[in-house]
Amino acid sequence: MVNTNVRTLLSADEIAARTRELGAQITKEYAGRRLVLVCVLKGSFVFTADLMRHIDLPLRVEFLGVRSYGEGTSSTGVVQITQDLNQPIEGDDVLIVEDIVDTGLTISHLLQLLRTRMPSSIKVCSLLHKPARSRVEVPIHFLGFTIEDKFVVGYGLDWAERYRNLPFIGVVEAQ
Ligand SMILES: O=P(O)(O)OC[C@H]1O[C@H](OP(=O)(O)OP(=O)(O)O)[C@H](O)[C@@H]1O
Ligand code: HPA
Repeated sequence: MVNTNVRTLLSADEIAARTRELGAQITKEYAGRRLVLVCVLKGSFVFTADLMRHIDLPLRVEFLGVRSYGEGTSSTGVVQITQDLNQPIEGDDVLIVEDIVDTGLTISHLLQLLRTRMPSSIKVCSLLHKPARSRVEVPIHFLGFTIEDKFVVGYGLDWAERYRNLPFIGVVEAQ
């Protein structure tokens, strides 16, 4: 079988249960507001697709492409926008949806960038947080799981563009 060298850290069932809880929390908090989910490509497309189906509110979804890892397992420190939003977010209640906050450099850059566009509010929802690697303090208002200092793959997260299609989150083991 392919991908047998990936040790499971969070199973598909654990992720689904937590995503359902986060959706309920977001539904409560954003009732009556102008919610716009900003899905940070590529990694967050799987999480966003699942999360949005547990948010029982009218909402918009926008996509923002960002890249700072390239082929390796550590941040280059340079956050490159590969695809900008194609709608204004002025006056909207923006929720940035990330798969992982690792060094925090990506989310910190995005918060700075999107604040200049005058949203009514801006918050962060991340499935994973890896505090051991943090280089900048960033607020995470809705968090799925805190994880150990390991490079993880699956459920949208890649290593050199591989493993995004795994239904769980795991750690690649040396063979
Ligand atoms: O907190 P940080 O250290 O900045 O890391 C987090 C970011 O890194 C990953 O994106 P990546 O640059 O790998 O692009 P990808 O989502 O297209 O894989 C991930 O999807 C986050 O956006
Ligand atoms: O642990 C990780 N895995 C995949 N992509 C990432 N981007 C930041 N950290 C990670």
